[in-house]
Amino acid sequence: MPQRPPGGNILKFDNVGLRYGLGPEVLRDVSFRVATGSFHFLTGPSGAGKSTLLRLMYLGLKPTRGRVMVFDRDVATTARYELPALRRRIGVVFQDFRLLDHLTALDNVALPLRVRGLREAEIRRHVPELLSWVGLADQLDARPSTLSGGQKQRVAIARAVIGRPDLLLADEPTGNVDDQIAMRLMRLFEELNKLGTTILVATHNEGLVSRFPHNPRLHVERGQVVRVT
Ligand SMILES: Nc1ncnc2c1ncn2[C@@H]1O[C@H](COP(=O)(O)OP(=O)(O)OP(=O)(O)O)[C@@H](O)[C@H]1O
Repeated sequence: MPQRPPGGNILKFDNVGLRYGLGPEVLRDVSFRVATGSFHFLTGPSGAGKSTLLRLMYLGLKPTRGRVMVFDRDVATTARYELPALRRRIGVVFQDFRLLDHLTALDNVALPLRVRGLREAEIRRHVPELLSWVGLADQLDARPSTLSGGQKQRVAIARAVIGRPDLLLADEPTGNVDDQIAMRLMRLFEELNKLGTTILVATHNEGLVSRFPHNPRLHVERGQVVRVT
């Protein structure tokens, strides 16, 4: 999978505003850059606008005003038919997991690789290895409805990282797991980051953030973003 050359900015927000329907602006005058290859935390109180920001980043929303650039593409002028190819370069861990209930854990995680046409033998090698790493070796054939919240979260994370995306966006990825598993998941993100993936982890967990003091932080407060480094 081609990686972006280092040195550029994988995300650029310029004076971005966002309102849902006719509601108030939930993001206002948001401007920042995320360097390709970096590992950022996205912090801020509940309702501040973190998930909305992530939605803009994974091309799930277009800004009401201002400009959002993802992979040097202006989100507002990117044609609808071009979106799937761009989205395939982004791994997303949703707060509500969004697993497919009729598929096993293994088949959920295999999905991005199957979409990409990887050989089944490769899939059978990589997917169980990753699921073991996140502590789910004995749940390969389990359906999501039989898994706990923390187990579902780990399946969702495995699905987001399996294809080594250029950009990983994780919304509260350690919200349902204990401290030990949270650190293991952070190590997984760090490994992925070393391989070239740019990472953004949205979290309320200040304890977790303080354990990684070198990672820059984007802090959202009442719809505005301040950079804390
Ligand atoms: N689909 C939507 N329609 C209308 N308003 C929305 C929608 N999604 C979010 N909002 C509003 O936008 C604001 C920001 O919400 P958002 O979910 O981005 O916050 P957050 O920082 O991610 O919160 P949390 O940490 O609780 O997940 C809130 O006032 C919320 O009510």
